[in-house]
Amino acid sequence: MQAFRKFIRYYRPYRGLFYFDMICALAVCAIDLAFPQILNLLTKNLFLQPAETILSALWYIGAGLLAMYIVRYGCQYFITSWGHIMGARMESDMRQDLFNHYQRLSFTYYDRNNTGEMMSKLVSDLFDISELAHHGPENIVISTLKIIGAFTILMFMNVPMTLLLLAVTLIMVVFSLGKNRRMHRIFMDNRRKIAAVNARVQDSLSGIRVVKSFANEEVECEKFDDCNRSFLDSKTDSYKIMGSFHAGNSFFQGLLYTLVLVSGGYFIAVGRLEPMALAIYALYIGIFLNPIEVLINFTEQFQRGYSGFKRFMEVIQTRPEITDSPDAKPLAHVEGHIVYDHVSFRYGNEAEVLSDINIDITPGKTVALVGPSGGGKTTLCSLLPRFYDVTGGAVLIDGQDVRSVTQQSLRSAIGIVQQEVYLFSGNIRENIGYGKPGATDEEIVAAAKRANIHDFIQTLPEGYDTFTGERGVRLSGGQKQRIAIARVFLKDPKILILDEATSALDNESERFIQSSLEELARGRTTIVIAHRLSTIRNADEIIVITPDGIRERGSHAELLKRDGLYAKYYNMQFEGLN
Ligand SMILES: Nc1ncnc2c1ncn2[C@@H]1O[C@H](COP(=O)(O)OP(=O)(O)OP(=O)(O)O)[C@@H](O)[C@H]1O
Repeated sequence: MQAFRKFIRYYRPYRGLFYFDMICALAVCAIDLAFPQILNLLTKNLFLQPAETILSALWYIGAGLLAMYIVRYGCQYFITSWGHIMGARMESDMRQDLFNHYQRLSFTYYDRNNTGEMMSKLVSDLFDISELAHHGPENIVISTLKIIGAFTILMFMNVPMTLLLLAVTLIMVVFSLGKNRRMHRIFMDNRRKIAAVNARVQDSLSGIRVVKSFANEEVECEKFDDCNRSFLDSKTDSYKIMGSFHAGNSFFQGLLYTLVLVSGGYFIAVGRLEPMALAIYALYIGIFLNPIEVLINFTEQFQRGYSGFKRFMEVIQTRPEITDSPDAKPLAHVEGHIVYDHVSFRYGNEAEVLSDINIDITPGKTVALVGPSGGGKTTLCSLLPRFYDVTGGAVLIDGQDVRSVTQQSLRSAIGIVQQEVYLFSGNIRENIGYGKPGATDEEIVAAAKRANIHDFIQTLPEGYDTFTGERGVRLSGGQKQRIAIARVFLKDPKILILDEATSALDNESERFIQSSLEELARGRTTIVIAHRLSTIRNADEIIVITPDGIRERGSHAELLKRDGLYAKYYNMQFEGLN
């Protein structure tokens, strides 16, 4: 019921359109019901008059009917065009709400959900909802009115024949609903199977480099063949059921007309029915049966649209886990003093990843995190911009708990350079400018120069207008890194997180980028996660994190002297280089 109320809310901005659509639908319904009655009246009255009277009246009748059908044309045009436009506008509102909500949801939601599914909610589910929004009220109201109207008229014309008609119609409805339920099941199966085909294509094409490197093209083709065949089987089943549904319905309609003809013939023979009345009766049977068929088909549309809406509501009602507290204040005049105060953290109900971590970084200093894979270095960094909230203790910036300040101001104060750089579809200027909305061209070029990428951009035929992203120019890992660094230069935050920023690069690119990063880190509080220990020798403090917690901490020289885990890692890498 709550979902239904929420659904109705989307009609509100288009109330005018909705009411007018309903009026038009009512007009169409009235005109359709009126025609056989007009015919009835004419045959019973006018057409029995002398030829002259008929001929002089025909002009008026023709003009009246034409006017009626012009009105019907206008109404039908409005229903088909503006009714659909109303549905499309509601769909667009829902899509915008859903997209806005996706933007607000926290990392935990994205950890648990699949991008493909989220996309399908934005596209196919919402299309089903819009179809329901437009056709639903119209189908229910108009079809119900037509059924009641036609049935009443039929009853007035001949009660026993209409009761017989009703009995056969009920059997037909039971038959159709049964088939419809099976069709629904098979359509759901079709959807699952086509989703599997899509997933296979996406998986195989996204991983095409891996497929080719293992020469596994045949294996991929076989896997695709399996799901492609399975989809074909499912479609074959659905067409068989559709065949029996439509053929069955046509048979029942044929049966109805046969019964009406036979019983009508009987009533004519015994003098209880005029031959012309039987013809008009047959016309009303069409008007009576058509909305029944519409309603039966509508059950399928309703199920699809309503389940789509429920899925939509599930997302809309998911509250972001990370929200601003009601009295959150902006983090202003950031100095960059970072404190991890007895911090503990676990993902969901899993085992604790971090426990009782204490770190104090004075403004402008650099702390390096090192340690084995899975030790929790990335997790520790994610707690600073509140990608996740601590489960124990607190993270403080300039003495303020990060949970007590607005996320917008908090994240504006922090710049992150990650190993995996994501470039949006757009040109290089826009990708660097992402760091500071509204940045001037001069600022963008200055940032690119400081990130050592300006000269390279100048060598591209289209310079800063070169398109990047999936269908754009292919940039090397190092070039992408430098664009990411330029973004952060432009953002100019007081705090910096460098997450394994140079570990995927060769020595030459690394040295090049290292100098940009050192320049970037100047005057900013910096946390670096590094696998190449040579790059963090100058860090003010090096912290060795293992799954058991902080094992060692101190300067490079102190840790080497201690001859513990850090010294072991360092010597291993040093030997590796020689
Ligand atoms: N989103 C997540 N949901 C659940 N568990 C996670 C998630 N991210 C990381 N983990 C787990 O938390 C632990 C710490 O991971 P984290 O990525 O912080 O380690 P790391 O030291 O940065 O590792 P690496 O050096 O390999 O990047 C690991 O056991 C990992 O499996």
